[in-house]
Amino acid sequence: MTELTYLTGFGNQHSSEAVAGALPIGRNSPQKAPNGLYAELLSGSAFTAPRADNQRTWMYRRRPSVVVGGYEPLAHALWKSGAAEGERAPPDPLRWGPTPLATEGDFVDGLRSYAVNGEVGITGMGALAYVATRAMGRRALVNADAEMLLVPQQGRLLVTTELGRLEVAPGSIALLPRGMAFKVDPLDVPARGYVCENFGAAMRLPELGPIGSNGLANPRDFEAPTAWHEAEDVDYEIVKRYGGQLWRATQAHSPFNVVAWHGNLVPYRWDTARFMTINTVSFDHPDPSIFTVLTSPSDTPGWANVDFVIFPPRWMVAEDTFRPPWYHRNVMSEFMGLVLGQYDAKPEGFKPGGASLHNSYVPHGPDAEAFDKASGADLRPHKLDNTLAFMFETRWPLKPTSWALNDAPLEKTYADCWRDLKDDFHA
Ligand SMILES: O=C(O)Cc1cc(O)ccc1O
Ligand SMILES: [Fe+2]
Repeated sequence: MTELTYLTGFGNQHSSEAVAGALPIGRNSPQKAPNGLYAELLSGSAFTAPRADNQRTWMYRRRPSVVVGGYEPLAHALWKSGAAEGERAPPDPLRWGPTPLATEGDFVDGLRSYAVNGEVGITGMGALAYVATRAMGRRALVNADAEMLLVPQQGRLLVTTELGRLEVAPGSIALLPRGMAFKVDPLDVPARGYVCENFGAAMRLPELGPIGSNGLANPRDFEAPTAWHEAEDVDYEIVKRYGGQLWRATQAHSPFNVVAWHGNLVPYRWDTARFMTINTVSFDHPDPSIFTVLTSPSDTPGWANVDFVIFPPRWMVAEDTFRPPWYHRNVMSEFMGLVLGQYDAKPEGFKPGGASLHNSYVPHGPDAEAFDKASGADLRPHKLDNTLAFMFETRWPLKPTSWALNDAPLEKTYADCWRDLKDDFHA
């Protein structure tokens, strides 16, 4: 594959053309668009949204996306969206072993929901796993309900979107705007990872407050694709997520037919190694909000619809401090995955490719082994290396799905990891 090129900067007004002159200059909708192309606008926000939140992209394409056959329902057993499609929410901490790689199929076939909340297309999120053993080929997905955040765990992905292509390796993420056609093809098989379906406000970089004007995920490290279009007329199946269910239609041309575009509603890839991590240089374990990469705010300030948080390699230097996370109960719900290595609160039991859910108000914290180790550790500076965990944290309780509770590798004895925390009180 030829080396892909990227445009940098989160939220920028980008422009790109695969054919010189295909992008109209000075107006969006000339009487005749250049090169016989059709102009099409994709709006990700209300027309009148404040400038800072306004997202839209103009595409100049060989055919507009309205040229598509009628949609018919398409069954999908394991992709669930919205609290109503959850099974039940036990008050126990939940943990799953790695999602089995055995299933054959493409990215869409291989999606399965762990836990859901909110209302499809309006608010809340879904946490999913994917396993892909083959390319989507002439099949594209349009999720009109949600923005999608992909966290590859193993296997590089080639993500083709209407605006161009992104190569995304484990350690990096992809952010795909709601309503934009894309396909995900594994470059290594089997590929496995996680997805956050975000029904709320589009993900953005968090405010930095007293951190200042630099740090955490820096805007310039987000990479958008450059215009790319498929050369020929080929049959495509359009798989559409709409109103919480899947639909399919066929068309005699590729949806990846955008020759030029400009705008700020774009897909991104971002490398977690670029995260400028903040941690204490004195004492105490800071709140995990210092590790926020992206946030989808809700209507209540500070209470995210969903935060995407990473636990990257970092130095631990706190003095007179229990360094792993504290024991806690959180009104927010914490869905976690592990891309590689070990997570300090659960060094053995939490496996790469696995997941955990510490739901709203469910007590959790380091397992007994991690507690003993950290309580007696020599507190020299120590590098937590070769590790990448992440969290989708949401203000509403998550409801595990029937797959997660009945068919996924749910650990029946997870809570036993805290059983050996003994009463060591002495007066
Ligand atoms: O529970 C977890 O493992 C996630 C987490 C990490 C941390 O450093 C502080 C709080 C928190 O919920
Ligand atoms: Fe937690």
